Formats: sequence, structure tokens, C-alpha cells
Amino acid sequence: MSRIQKAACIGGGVIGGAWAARFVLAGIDTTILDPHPEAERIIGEVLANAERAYEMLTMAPLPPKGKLSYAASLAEAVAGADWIQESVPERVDLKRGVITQIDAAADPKALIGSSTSGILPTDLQRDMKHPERMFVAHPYNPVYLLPLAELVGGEKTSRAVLEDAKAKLAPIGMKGVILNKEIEGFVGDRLLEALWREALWLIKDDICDTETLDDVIRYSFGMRWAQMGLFETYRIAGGEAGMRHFLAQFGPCLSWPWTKLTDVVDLNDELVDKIAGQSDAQSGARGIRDLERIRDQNLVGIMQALKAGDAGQGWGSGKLLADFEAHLWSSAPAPAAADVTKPIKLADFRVHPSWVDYNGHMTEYRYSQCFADSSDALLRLIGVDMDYVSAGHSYYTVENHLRLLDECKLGDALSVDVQLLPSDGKKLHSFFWLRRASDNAVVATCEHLMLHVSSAEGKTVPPLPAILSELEPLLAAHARLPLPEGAGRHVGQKR
Ligand SMILES: NC(=O)C1=CN([C@@H]2O[C@H](COP(=O)(O)OP(=O)(O)OC[C@H]3O[C@@H](n4cnc5c(N)ncnc54)[C@H](O)[C@@H]3O)[C@@H](O)[C@H]2O)C=CC1
Ligand SMILES: C[N+](C)(C)CC(=O)CC(=O)[O-]
Repeated sequence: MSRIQKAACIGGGVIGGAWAARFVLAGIDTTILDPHPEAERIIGEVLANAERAYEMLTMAPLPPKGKLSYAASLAEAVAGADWIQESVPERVDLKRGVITQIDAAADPKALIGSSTSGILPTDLQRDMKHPERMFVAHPYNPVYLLPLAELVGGEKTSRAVLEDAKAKLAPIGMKGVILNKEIEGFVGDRLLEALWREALWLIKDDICDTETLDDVIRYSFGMRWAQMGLFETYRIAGGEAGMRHFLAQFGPCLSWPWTKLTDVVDLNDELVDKIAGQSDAQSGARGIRDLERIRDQNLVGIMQALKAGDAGQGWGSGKLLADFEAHLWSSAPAPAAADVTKPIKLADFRVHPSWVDYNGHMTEYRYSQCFADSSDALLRLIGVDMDYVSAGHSYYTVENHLRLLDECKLGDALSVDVQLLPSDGKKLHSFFWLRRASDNAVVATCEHLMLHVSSAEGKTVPPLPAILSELEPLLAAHARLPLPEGAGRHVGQKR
């Protein structure tokens, strides 16, 4: 798989700082150049928020963080980098000058992406010696969570470079989409610009205030867009007759006065004051980093919900997250051979904000999640990986008994150990302990029964020999351990 080995971020503001966080959290050493006197503080805060978001996003093993360094010159920043991301302010002269300097200083094979929101790559690559490796990689804020980059080539960009860029984004959890042709504003900002223009008119004309406008989006079509975009949503809106009926019904509205799109609102001081004032009233009670954390937690929740979409296959950005996690698991170093003379440690967890319920404790189903993720880890340990599953075999859970013994609080570090109980043939019977790292207290246990299945035939079958050769020594070793306290219990109720 094509991978970025070392990254450079030229410009470390809202977008450059978040690109740096994306790279560093994917294990890529990254150098930043930004003349802002407080660049290190600002980027440090963005990285801290990004790390917090990743702790919530996935239990898959992230690689060790890449090294983040700050350069004093452009030449120092790009030295040794094979992906250079330009994210300086949106001015064509400034960007073209910076990109031309990057071109002169960098390895001629290094890819150069620009974060521009709408400037044509042809205009940016004009003065380069090696323009074929320059393209737009337009991200969305926050870059460390939203996975899309629009990849746009200019007249001199090589198609192979765009394909390479797309391939290099996949292992850092991003989806590169290559546009057929360059156009100002690309696809995303063309769409956002249309909405933005209308929104400015609606505020200027006192149709509603900023909070009402945001409510209209977030309680309605904003929720649809996150999972089906526009055309798939409107296909459904056409009912059984689908898209043709939708077009027939709503096509005429296009010529009704439903838009002021071609008129540009005059963004004069009065309108700026009005919007800024309403925005302060709407959101001013919270600081920007606080708002970022709320946004990130919500985005993580959406992606996790979408990961379970389409009957567990994953949908949209949730499918991408599932693929990213599969990549992380397959790239993780093989665990050190487990000491089978005692219960085996399978996984670590941390109680993050979305796990806490109205009682201020880890909510019930997160205990189950810890055990479910740990049973996946047990399966990986005995060789039941995604290749084995794709080839048509797996284990399915058929029964478990969960005991919740103590509260877990926000931020608690937790871990799970397993002991295999006597199992034969198609059965895999195990006992898990969930422990709190701070005092090693057992906060929950789970007794678990899985059956080995042929998913193609839809019936239970014995595991294949490769699995049995991993499983049998473990079962033999754990047969010598005492039966765990609580094993074999049922829900006991005094009568
Ligand atoms: N803010 C957003 O929502 C998005 C912005 N973008 C694009 O990303 C680019 C950067 O925008 P933001 O990060 O929002 O701006 P920003 O103002 O937050 O950051 C720009 C940074 O560039 C630094 N800078 C200025 N001149 C420089 C130079 N010669 N060398 C190195 N650093 C320099 C500044 O000190 C500043 O920290 C723009 O092209 C913008 O269109 C793309 C997607 C979303
Ligand atoms: C406002 N903006 C044009 C800079 C927005 C973008 O380019 C993408 C985004 O994150 O919305």
C-alpha cells in the first residue's frame, strides 16, 4: 500500500494544524512552518482536541504518534517530506509564491497538495518546475475527523499523481475523490456557497436569525446529508416512482422565486454587525475550543452510528471508518506471545464523554461494548481475522452473562482479561474480567459462549485446522487454572 513517509505542513492555522494532527495521529512524522508567533500553542491545542476525538472514535490500535516538529525555514520544513500540504491564507499571489518555493526546495518527486477552498490548480502551478506533482487536496474542517479531500488536478497535473494521492490518503483514514475537471470552488464549496448566499439573504431580510437558520439545518436536511447526500435522498423523496417523479414534481419550482442565488448580498458593516451579534447571542457563551470539542464528539457519534449502518456493513463515512479500523488492526504489530499460564490481557479502553450517562457513570451498553470488542480481540488471537471471515467462517455469540460490579467514571482507564473455559468442537466458552487500571478492581465480568459457523451455509461447523492449532494449546493451559469466581452463575433472585 502506498503510504506517506514524512509530511510537511506549510501554514498551520485552522486547516494546516488539523492536517498536521491527521498526519501525526496516523504515525507520520510531520514538520510545520508557520510564522505566527503563537503557532506552537495553537497547533498544540488543536492536536489535543484531535487526540481526544480519536480516543472516542476508535478502539482499534492507532500507530505510535508521528513526531511533530517546527521548522524555521521552508527548506527545512520540506526536507525529506514526500507529502507537502500548503494551507496558507486564501490569496492566489501568496499561495502561488509559496508553492513555487516549495517546488524549488522539495524532492522533485514529493507530492504537493494545496488546501485552497476554490482557486484553480492551474493558477497555482503556473511557475513551478515540476508542476505535474501539484494538485488541490481540498479538505473539510476538522481535517482530522472529516475524511474527505477533493483531489483536483490542473492543466499540468499528472493523472497518476492524483491516483497516488488518493492511494496515500486511504491509510490515514481519508477518502480522496478525484474530480474530472478543475472548476473554481470545486464541488463542495460550490454547494456550500449556494447555501451560504441564501443564508446571508435570509438574515439580511430578517426572515430569521442565525440560530433559527442553524436549527432548520440541524433538525432536518443536515441529518439526511450526513448519510445519503442529495441525490440519493431526493430519489427516496420521489416515492416509488423515484427520481423521475421527483424531477417532474419539483422541477417547475426551479423557475419559481425560490432562490436569490445569483444576487450577491452586500456584506456591509451593518450586515456584518448583525450576523456577528446574532452569532454571539447564539454561541458566544462557549469558547472556540469548547465548541470544537462538542462538534468533534457529535461527529464521532455520527460516524460510529453510520459504522453500524446497512445491517452492520457500514454506510458512507461509517463504512470508511470500518475500513480504516480494519487497516489499523492489520497494521498493528503482532502481540507478544501471551503467557498462557494465566488469564490473557486482550484490550485497553478509556471511558470517554459519550460513554457517560445521566448518572455520571459509564452507561450499561458500553460495558457490553468492552466485552464485545474483547471477544473480537480473542478471535484475532486464535487467527479468526477478516480474511478468515471473508472466506466464509466466523464465530457468533449465542449467550452471555454480564455482571456490573462497580461504577466507571469519565476518563477511567480499563482493561479486559480472558480465561478460556472448557470448550469443545464448535463451542468457545470464555470468562472475561473488566478491570479499572487505577486500583485493579474488577468492575464487571462476562461469561461468554460463541459457536463456530459457516456463514455461507448458515449453520454451525467445527473450526478449520488452522484455528484449532491456535486454540487447543490455549484451552489445555487454561484447563489447569481454577474456575473463575462467578463462572456458571445465573441471575439469582431470592424468592
Ligand atoms: N477554515 C476552513 O474552514 C477551511 C479552509 N480551507 C483553506 O485552507 C487554507 C488555510 O485556511 P485556514 O487554515 O482557515 O486559515 P488560517 O488563517 O487559520 O491559517 C493560515 C495560516 O497560514 C500562516 N501563514 C501565512 N503566511 C504563511 C507563509 N508564507 N508560510 C507559512 N505559513 C503562513 C498564518 O500564520 C496562519 O497560521 C486556505 O486556503 C483555505 O481556503 C480549506 C477548507 C476549510
Ligand atoms: C468556508 N470555506 C470555504 C473555507 C469552507 C471550506 O472550504 C470547506 C469546509 O470545511 O466547509
